[in-house]
Amino acid sequence: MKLARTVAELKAALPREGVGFVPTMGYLHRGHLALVERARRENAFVVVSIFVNPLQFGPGEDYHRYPRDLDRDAALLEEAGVDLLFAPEVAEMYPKGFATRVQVEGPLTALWEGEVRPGHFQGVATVVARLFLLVRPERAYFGEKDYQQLLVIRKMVRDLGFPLEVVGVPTVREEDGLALSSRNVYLSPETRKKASVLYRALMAMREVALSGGSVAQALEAGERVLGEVPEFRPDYLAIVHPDTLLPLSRLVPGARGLVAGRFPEARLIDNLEVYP
Ligand SMILES: Nc1ncnc2c1ncn2[C@@H]1O[C@H](COP(=O)(O)OP(=O)(O)OP(=O)(O)O)[C@@H](O)[C@H]1O
Ligand SMILES: CC(C)(CO)[C@@H](O)C(=O)[O-]
Ligand code: BAL
Repeated sequence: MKLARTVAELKAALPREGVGFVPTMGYLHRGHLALVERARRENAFVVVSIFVNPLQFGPGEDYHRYPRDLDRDAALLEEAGVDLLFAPEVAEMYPKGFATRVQVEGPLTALWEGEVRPGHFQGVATVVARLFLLVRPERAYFGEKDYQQLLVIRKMVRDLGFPLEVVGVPTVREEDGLALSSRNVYLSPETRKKASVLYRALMAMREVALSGGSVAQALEAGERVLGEVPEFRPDYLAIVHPDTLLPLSRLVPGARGLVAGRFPEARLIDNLEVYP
């Protein structure tokens, strides 16, 4: 595996075609590796980026303490058969005077994560657009764990005509259902035991929906589960249309449950198809 720390090194190491790309913020886990495995199956050459993107963090958020371990990540990616790791410094991605932002407008970025983290999706769209132009992949891989992010990227790619396919990869979970996330390392052992509450709330909504219940009944069931863990302060629990993310009043195929909120040590998000 080659390591590129600069745009020039990246350009020198890229093949002309056949690139599959997995953008990440590092501190890798099995969720990231599922994206890498899928990319390896479908592409001749796999590029992974590791870049903790300051543009997508708000003022009070965890940019500075976000977990970082490039040596460990590089070893994992080497073992996973990745061809090229791009790990730039901030000044390389955003040289002095960099002033451009990419903004996907509308409910897709205004709702849910966009409401709790103003500016977040502009930061994500800006860095991903810049990475796409540098790496020029044929396919790019994103986790369904960040379902809203996946839809925002799909929309940006369609609107701007990036010549690539966006591939969504199912969420990898711990045995108790907790979605793998780099931020899980923030959790104390006590909180870790309770953190599956997001998944359990989504599953409760799914059970009600599958047995003929209404959206309101499914939401009640989810809220009841969340209520059992007072340490978890929900930002939102919703059942939404899988393409628009608008709240549903009646279930439609593919309806998606979304949940996010804070434990004392960390903010977690999750989602699940609640009505196939
Ligand atoms: N459990 C998971 N299953 C599948 N994909 C995942 C999972 N966790 C993260 N990903 C995907 O990996 C890519 C990189 O994500 P990122 O580096 O932010 O990791 P993360 O674990 O989501 O970190 P964070 O704690 O910041 O949410 C994204 O496309 C993300 O959706
Ligand atoms: C897509 C991404 C790498 C952009 O910084 C990030 O939002 C992430 O890791 O999900
Ligand atoms: N995985 C999503 C990136 C973020 O929370 O900033």
